[in-house]
Amino acid sequence: MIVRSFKDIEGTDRHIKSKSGTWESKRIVLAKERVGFSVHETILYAGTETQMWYANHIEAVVCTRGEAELTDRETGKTYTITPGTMYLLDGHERHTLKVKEDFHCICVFNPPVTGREDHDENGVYPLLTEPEEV
Ligand SMILES: CC(=O)NCC[C@H](N)C(=O)O
Repeated sequence: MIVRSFKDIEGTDRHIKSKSGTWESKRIVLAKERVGFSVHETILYAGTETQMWYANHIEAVVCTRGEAELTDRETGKTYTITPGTMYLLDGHERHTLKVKEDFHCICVFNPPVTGREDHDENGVYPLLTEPEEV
């Protein structure tokens, strides 16, 4: 069993700030835990816009605080995401988050991220894995 708090991982290599400067994320469960998913607490900053495309991952995002406008760039549909609302990228949709108020969310990725990914110019994370233990 693993017990850990988001407070414990602040400032460690589980806590990353994006190159884009639009978000930060604390990864409380990562690929190295070898459970098939990762769990993150992410904050996207008010006034920013982030384009993403998880071509290699499925992501569920549960908003816990703040507000953002989510655009599904496959359909052009927009959604207002506020606390208690979840979006699930079950079709690897290209999407954009335009943040009205600092947007706090819990994200689950399958396959899990290793912690070494950052979005490329298309908003994609590469598919990285942890080396097999010997
Ligand atoms: C909502 C979202 O996908 N934000 C980007 C960061 C991601 N949650 C991560 O922690 O890598």
